[in-house]
Amino acid sequence: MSSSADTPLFETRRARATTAYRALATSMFVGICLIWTYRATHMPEGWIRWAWLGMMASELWFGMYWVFTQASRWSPVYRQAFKDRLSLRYGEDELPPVDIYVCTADPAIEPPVMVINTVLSVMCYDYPTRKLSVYLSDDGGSDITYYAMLEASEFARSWIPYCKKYGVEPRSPAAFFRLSSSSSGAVPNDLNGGELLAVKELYEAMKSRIEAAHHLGRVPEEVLRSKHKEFSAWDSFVSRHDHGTILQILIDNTNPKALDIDGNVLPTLVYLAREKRPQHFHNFKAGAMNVLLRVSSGIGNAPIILNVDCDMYSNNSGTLREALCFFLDEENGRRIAYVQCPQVYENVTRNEIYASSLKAILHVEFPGMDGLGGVLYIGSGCFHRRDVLCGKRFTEEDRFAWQNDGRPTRNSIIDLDELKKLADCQSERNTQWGKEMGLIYGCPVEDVITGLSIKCKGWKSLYYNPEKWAFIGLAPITLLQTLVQHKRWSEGDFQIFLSKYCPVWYGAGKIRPGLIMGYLVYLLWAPNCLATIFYAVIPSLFILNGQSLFPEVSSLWFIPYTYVAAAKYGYSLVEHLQSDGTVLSWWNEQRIWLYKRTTSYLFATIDSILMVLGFSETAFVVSPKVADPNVSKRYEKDIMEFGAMSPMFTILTTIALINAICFIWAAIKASTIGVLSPSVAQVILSGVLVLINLPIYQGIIRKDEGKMPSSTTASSLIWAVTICVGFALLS
Ligand SMILES: O=c1ccn([C@@H]2O[C@H](COP(=O)(O)OP(=O)(O)O[C@H]3O[C@H](CO)[C@@H](O)[C@H](O)[C@H]3O)[C@@H](O)[C@H]2O)c(=O)[nH]1
Ligand SMILES: [Mn+2]
Repeated sequence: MSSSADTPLFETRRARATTAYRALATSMFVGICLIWTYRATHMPEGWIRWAWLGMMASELWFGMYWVFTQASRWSPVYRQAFKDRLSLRYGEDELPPVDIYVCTADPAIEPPVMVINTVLSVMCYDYPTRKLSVYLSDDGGSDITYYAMLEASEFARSWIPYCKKYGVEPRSPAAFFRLSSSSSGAVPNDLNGGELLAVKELYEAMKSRIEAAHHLGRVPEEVLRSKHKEFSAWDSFVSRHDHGTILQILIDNTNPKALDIDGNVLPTLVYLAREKRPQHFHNFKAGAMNVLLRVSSGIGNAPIILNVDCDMYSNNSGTLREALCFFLDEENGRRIAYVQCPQVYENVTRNEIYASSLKAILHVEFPGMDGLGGVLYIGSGCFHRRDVLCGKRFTEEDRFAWQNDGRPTRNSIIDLDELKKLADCQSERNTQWGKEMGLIYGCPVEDVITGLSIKCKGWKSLYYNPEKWAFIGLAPITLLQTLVQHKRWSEGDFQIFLSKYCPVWYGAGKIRPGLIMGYLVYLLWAPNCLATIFYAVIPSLFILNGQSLFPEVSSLWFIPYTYVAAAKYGYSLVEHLQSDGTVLSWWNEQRIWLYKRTTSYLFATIDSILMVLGFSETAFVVSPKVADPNVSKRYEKDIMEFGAMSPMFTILTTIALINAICFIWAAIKASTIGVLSPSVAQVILSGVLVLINLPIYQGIIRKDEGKMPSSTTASSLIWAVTICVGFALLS
């Protein structure tokens, strides 16, 4: 072993050239203060006053919110891991065991073939296989998914040695075969044609067997007969909401017979469907993770845990060793509770019509949060220290010393019946699980709330964004899916703000003020809806009665408005382009922010308040990972998908139509009197809103299945006209 001081296992680079940014931000803040001053000193008399106060409140909100977004732009850090140094310092025998959890919930929208591809990809990590255990938590309790796992455990015997022999990347068979058959040249050629063909045939045959079973909804007869004992676990199965615990060890790597075709040890592979009863609330993914934490403590009991969602396969077999560099670094690793990797998506188009990549967050804000003491825990793609996840507080003496931590290691015989009890509905009765232990319950973003509470116990977390993506998953591919997902996220975040975990009180004195501000950016996503809806509707409506809500172009007060808007959007464009975006994807992102703010966030705010008042319960709508071929085709052409009826679409269309009416009115007036009235800023604002809403107007006149439903158009039109006429008459 070499000395640790001169060869750290990871390095941290602080971003340079922030002075220019700081100057820009300071000047913007001055501009914002001037806007606030203008509103306060130019209060009009009469009826228009309420609108003026609303504008003032909105601008106060936007300004405050902008200030929060500055914390994570102040001093971002970037991390680099040195896995070669790790190998020099730790022999293969000295590396810690690792438990990997894969979560799935519904075979209909999370197809078993996709699930096992993710499972196979993490079984193939470049890591001693006798130290790896992979667990699938199946909240769908599906025998088809179990059957797919059986097939995967057999296929793994050929796939793992093939990957290791030829250095295959990525190690999700589906992703690899897709790349190797495309002409992109992303896959090296020295893969031995014959062997490649053979393993590909094995995969294709397995895939068609699983898909056939999936379509039939039935496990093949011959499998049922030969594996009768295993499938008898489904005998008492009533529905996926009502069944006992099913725990099966498909591969036990302490069993001398668990070998691949070359005679190497295989990683342990476990299937788990926790008990579900209709009368027992199961706490969604948080519940699944906590069951996994308990059950795995009797199997791999590894001190390091990785969790991925069933669609997020490992894209780099080296990531595991890289992540360990952070935990095992003697100098700087001991305070680290978790290492979060970004979530990137395989199915995004170049111009990203739904802006799924959240580029500014992953490339700018998360490195910034890391610099402030800890990135958010955002679920999939996160490595944890088991003891921290189980509730351990940080103490100055803390060391990551897994060899001598005194935990019992497993004797080779697993008592399945004992372990199964840990997955029963009653297993958490009168315990701290979901409160002080494991992932925290009661919040639709179990990850964010848990990560925050971990940091308030003295730990740090770290953001690892390697050049080669660590994990790749699937993003929603319709507008409604996107809006529903963001409703869940923003609702969960806002509930944290309203709960006892609100970082302003709960984090005070425990985490840095900058980190609290960084958190507020996300926790306050939802209430953004109020100011945004006001700004997107009221100034436009005032075009109709000719009253101005902004300073005139000739006034000096016009300058701060122009400056702040230009600097804000100019800078966000630069940030986006630097994060590998295009001008069009930036424009699309602005649109999606508007849509989320006027719909997802509105419903999230309402539901969160109802929840606090005790009128509604936490829900978790799982994002679909499969799509109708026609929907996919439109998605690939960047055509916005409406199709379904939803109150969210009614709101979007109503706002789009109000702005169209007001803008047309302004245009007619301008052509008769020759000036933009009542104020240039107001007409520009509604013009920009019309431009950004183009896909909605197209959706109204399109003819394909993904068009805006006619009934939505009709009701929105009635709303828009009523609001416009009503407003013009009343004022
Ligand atoms: O009752 C449930 C519901 C969901 N899941 C799993 O949780 C994961 C996340 O669900 P998904 O619908 O894909 O949500 P996303 O919004 O895409 O997920 C992001 O946001 C979630 C919090 O809202 C985190 O849990 C995820 O890790 C993070 O990737 C999936 O693997 C599901 O199978 C369960 O295991 N049990
Ligand atoms: Mn997902």
